[in-house]
Amino acid sequence: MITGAVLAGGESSRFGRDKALEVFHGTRMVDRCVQGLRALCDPVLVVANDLSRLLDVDAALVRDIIPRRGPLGGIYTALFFSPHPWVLVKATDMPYLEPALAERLAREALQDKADVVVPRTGPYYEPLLAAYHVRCLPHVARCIRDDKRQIISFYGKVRVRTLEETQWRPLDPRGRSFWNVNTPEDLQRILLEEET
Ligand SMILES: Nc1nc2c(ncn2[C@@H]2O[C@H](COP(=O)(O)OP(=O)(O)OP(=O)(O)O)[C@@H](O)[C@H]2O)c(=O)[nH]1
Repeated sequence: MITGAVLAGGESSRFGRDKALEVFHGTRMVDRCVQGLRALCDPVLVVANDLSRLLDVDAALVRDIIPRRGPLGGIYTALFFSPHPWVLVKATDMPYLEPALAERLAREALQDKADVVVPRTGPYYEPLLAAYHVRCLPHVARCIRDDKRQIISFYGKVRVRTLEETQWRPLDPRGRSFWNVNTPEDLQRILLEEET
């Protein structure tokens, strides 16, 4: 059993309007994420500060314990409220989730040989689609207290298992699960990429 958590509490300042509510291929980004995680996770939490705009989302809505601390604050809240030790985290601004990749992350996590299971693209971690164990909670809390914003700030303190590119590419050849939307142009680019 693994909890799913959609991080949807960002400011969307570069996008100009709430990314979570942006409709992509007929479905709001937040709903796409919930649907993707639901296949594997129960419960699915949607974590944000202002929940009033998300009332009709078909998931458990959870308010940031410490607001406006970026995605790390959302991960903290998800771990805090998760009924299971492992949480599969996904940012709401990532419109795709390849089921085989999500399954692999969950399977590796439930082997419980690490505290974080995170894909890596070349040298870069993909911390916004990764599994976190509740053991990470005190380390995440310390980063928040020290005003460290980068999710990977606490990775040095816990056991991190990486899913290297050679391992995830066969499951998601184009790496679509990691495409993310920061600006309206990103969304246009993704739509164009889909056609190629
Ligand atoms: N729960 C929660 N999620 C957050 C928070 N800040 C960012 N996120 C989510 O984390 C993911 C990555 O966010 P960013 O793109 O870095 O930031 P953003 O605030 O959404 O966008 P910008 O304002 O343009 O930087 C998105 O899915 C956000 O919704 C927060 O304070 N709480």
